[in-house]
Amino acid sequence: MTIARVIVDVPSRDTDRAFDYTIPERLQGWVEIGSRVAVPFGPRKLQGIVIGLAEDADVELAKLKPIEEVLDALPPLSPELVELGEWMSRRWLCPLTVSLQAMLPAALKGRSEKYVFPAAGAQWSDEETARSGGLLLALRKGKPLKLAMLLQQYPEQGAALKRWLRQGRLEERQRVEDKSSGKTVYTVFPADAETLLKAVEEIPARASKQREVVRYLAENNDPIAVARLAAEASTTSATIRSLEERGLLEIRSVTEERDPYADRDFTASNPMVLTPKQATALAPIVDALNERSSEAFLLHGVTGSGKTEVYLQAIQRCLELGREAIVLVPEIALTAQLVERFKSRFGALVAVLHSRLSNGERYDEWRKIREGRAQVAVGARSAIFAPFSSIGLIVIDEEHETSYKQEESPRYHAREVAIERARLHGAAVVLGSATPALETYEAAAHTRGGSQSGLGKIGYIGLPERVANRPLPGVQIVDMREELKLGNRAMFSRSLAAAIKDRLEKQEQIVLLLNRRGYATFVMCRSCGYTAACPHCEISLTYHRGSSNLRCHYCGYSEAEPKTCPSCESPHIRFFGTGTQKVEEALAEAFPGIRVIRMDVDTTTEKGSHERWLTEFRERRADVLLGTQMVAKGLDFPYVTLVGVLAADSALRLPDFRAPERTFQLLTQVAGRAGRHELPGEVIIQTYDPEHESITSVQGHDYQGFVERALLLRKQLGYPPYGRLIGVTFSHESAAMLLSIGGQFASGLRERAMELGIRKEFDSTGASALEVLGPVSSPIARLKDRYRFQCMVKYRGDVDASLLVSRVLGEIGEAAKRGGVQISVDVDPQMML
Ligand SMILES: Nc1ncnc2c1ncn2[C@@H]1O[C@H](COP(=O)(O)OP(=O)(O)OP(=O)(O)O)[C@@H](O)[C@H]1O
Ligand SMILES: [Zn+2]
Repeated sequence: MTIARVIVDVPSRDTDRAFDYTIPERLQGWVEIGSRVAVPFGPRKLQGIVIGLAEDADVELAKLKPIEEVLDALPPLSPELVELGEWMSRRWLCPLTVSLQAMLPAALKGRSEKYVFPAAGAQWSDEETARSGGLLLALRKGKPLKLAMLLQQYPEQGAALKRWLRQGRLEERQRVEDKSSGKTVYTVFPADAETLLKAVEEIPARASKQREVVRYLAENNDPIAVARLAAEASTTSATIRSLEERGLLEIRSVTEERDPYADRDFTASNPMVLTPKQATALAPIVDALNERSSEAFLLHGVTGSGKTEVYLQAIQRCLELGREAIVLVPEIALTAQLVERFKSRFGALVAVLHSRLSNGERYDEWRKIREGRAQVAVGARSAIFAPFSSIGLIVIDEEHETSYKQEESPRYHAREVAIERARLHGAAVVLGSATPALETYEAAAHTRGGSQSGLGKIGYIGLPERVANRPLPGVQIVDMREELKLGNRAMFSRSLAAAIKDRLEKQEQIVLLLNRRGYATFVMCRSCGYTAACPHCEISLTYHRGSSNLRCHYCGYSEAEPKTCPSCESPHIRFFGTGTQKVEEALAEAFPGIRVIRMDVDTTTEKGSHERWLTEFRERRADVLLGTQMVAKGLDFPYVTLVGVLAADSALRLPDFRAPERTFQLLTQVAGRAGRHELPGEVIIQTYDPEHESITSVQGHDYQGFVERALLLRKQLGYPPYGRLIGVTFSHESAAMLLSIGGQFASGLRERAMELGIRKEFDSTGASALEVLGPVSSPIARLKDRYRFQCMVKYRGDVDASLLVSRVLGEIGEAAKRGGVQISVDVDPQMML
C-alpha cells in the first residue's frame, strides 16, 4: 500500500473529507487503518486518523505529500471503530473527525511521546534476538526507547515490534503528565550488567552501600522504582543518586500503570441461584449469545427485581464463549457499590471507565482493554467505544437515562451506537430498566404501529416482581395545597414529618429527594397548582425576567405574566424554588440531632466524595440521605424504609415534551430505593399537582398504563417515537443577524419540502410530513454574550430530513460563516434547552 487516506483533526465542513498522503518507505507496515498520524496540511502540521489504504490516488502521486510520523506503535482505532465513526457522522450530522476523536481516551490526544519497553517477565528466543537486528539487545537494556527513534533506526523490524506489542511482550506507554492521579514514580534504569560488574571493582571499598546497590542492579538488571531499590538494598535515595553521577544508572520519572481500584479488596462472589423468573429472562439472551446473533432485548424489570444478577450471568456466558462484554451505566450510578458487584464476580477481568478517573487512569484502563487483559468494560456513555475486538454482549443499565445522549458534538445516543456496534460484532444487546424510555418500549412492544424510533426490532423480556416476593413499597401522595390551606407552611407535610420521626425512633434510614430541575423557570400558583402551558404545543411556558412575559420555546407563542392566577384568582402566583441547603436547615430545626448527608453538585465536586458519602450512609452513620437526582439511582441499602419526595412536580414544568416521562421515571426510581431487603418500604410524595398522571401512576406502580396514555398523546402531536426531531441552534452577538440566517434556513427547508411534495400537517392519517418550527429564541436565550435562536424540524414517515437539513445548511453555510454565525445541529435531541 502506498497511499493513506487521512481525516485531519479540524472539525469543520470544509475539511470533512479524506485527504491522500503517500506512505514513506520507513513507515511502510506502520500505517494502518485507525493509525494516528502527523501530516503536513498547507503550512501547518496536523494530526489525523487513517481511514483507508489504497494503491492509487485520484491525483498524481508526485503531487501528494508524505505522512510525517506515526504517533502510536499500535493503531488506537480498529477498522471496525473507524466504520462505526463513519456511521455516527452520517447519523448525527457531524464531521468525521469529531466522531473518531470521541472514541479516543483524552490522554492519547496530545502529542506526548511514546515509549516502548519489555513487559515484566517477557522472554525472547536466541533466534528472535539474532533476527532482530540489534533491536532486542537495545530494548533489553530495560530502558524505554522512544517510538520515533525505533521507527527510524530499525525500519525493517516494524512487523516484529507490532507482533510483540500485540502479544503483550512489549509495552507501549506514554508519559502522561497527570497531576490528578500523580502516580509518577522515580525509576532507576540501570546500565547493562557487564558495565555494572566492572564498576563494582572501581568503587572504593568504603562506599560499601554503593557497591551493594550496583551488585544488586547487575543481578536484577530491570528498571526499578527508586523507593523499592532503596528498600531492597537497604540504602538511601541519596546513595542511588550518587550512582547516577557516576553514569551507572539513570533516574527518570515514569508514569506507572494506575489501577484506581488497586487498594481495594473485592470479596469474590459466586453466581446466585436464579429465581425462576430470572432464569426465564436469561434464557433468550443466552440463546442469542450462543448463536452470535445481534439481537437486542429490553429487560423491563421493576426496581429490585434482580436485573443486575441477570446481566452478571449473561456476561459470564459471554466470557465462556471467549468473547467480551461492555456494560454501560449512568455516570452517577458508577459508585463503589456497583463496581464492586462486577469486580467481585469477574475480578481483574473488569476495566472501569468513568469521568472521575484522571486522564492517565482512564488511559491505563483503556490499554487493559485493547491489550486483551480485560474482557469486561464497565463505564459511562463513552465506554461504548471500548477497544475490544470480539464483543459478544452489550448491556445498558437504566437505559432510559438521559446521560446516554451526549450533549455536545458528536451528539450521539449510546443506545443506538450499541445496537450498531453489536451488529458489526454479532453481539447481543440488553437494555435494562424499570422505566424504559418510551422509544425503547415502543420498539419492543409495537403497541400501535407508526413508530419512528429507529431502534429496529427489540425483544421484550419482563421481570414484573421483586426478588423473593418482596412487595413494592406503598406510595402516599400528599397534596401540598391542602397543607397550605390548613396553615402548614413548612417544607414537610404532616405525614412526612410523622414518618421521619418514626424512622428516627426505629433507627431506620430515610432517602429524601429534592427534585430541583426546572426551578425558577416557571411560575406556579401555590393555591391551586396552576402553571401556564402553550395552547399549541402542550409544554410549559418559560418565564422571562427581562420582559416579564411567558414564552413557548417551541413555537414562540407568548403572553404577559399573570398577576393573579387565571384559574383560581389567588394572588399567590409566583416563582417557585428552594435548595437542598434550605431543606437541610429545616430538617435540623424540626428534628434536633438528626444526622443528614447532603448530596448535590456542591458537595460532590471533590474526587471520591460521592463514594464517601454513600459509604457513610451504608454504615448507618447518618439517618437521612438528602439530595437531588443523584440519590435516586441504583442504590441498594437494607435499612432504607422511607423515601420522601419534596416538590415532585417541579420538573413537570420544564419546557420539554418529555418532562412527564422523566418525572415518572425519576419518581419510580427513587421510590424503588425503599424496602429492597427484609424491612418493608414506604414512599411519601409531596406535590401541588396530585392528579397528574406522572404522579398517580407512581402510586399504582403502573408503568404500563402511564406509557400507553403517554404514547397516545405523543402520537397525536407527532412527537417521538411517532415523529422525529432535528434541532438547529444558531448563535451570534447580534439577534438581527440570527433572525436573518435562521429565517433563511427555515424558509429554505420549507421550500425544499414543498418541492418534494412533503406535506406539513401531522394529521391522523400518519402520512409523511415535515414541519419547521421557528426560528424562536432558545430557552437559554443568551449564552456568553451570544444570542441563541433555534429551529425545530419535526418530521415523520418517508422523509430523509437529515439530508435535507444538511443540504440547506450547505446553502446558507457561506453566508453564515461570513457573518460569524455558529450553527449546531442536534439530531433526535433529548434536551430541549
Ligand atoms: N436470585 C437471587 N436470589 C437472591 N437474591 C437476589 C437474587 N437476585 C437478586 N437478588 C438480590 O435482590 C436485590 C435486588 O437486586 P438488584 O439490585 O439486582 O435489582 P435491580 O433490578 O438491578 O434493581 P434496580 O433497578 O432497582 O437498581 C439485591 O440485593 C440482590 O442481591
Ligand atoms: Zn407553542
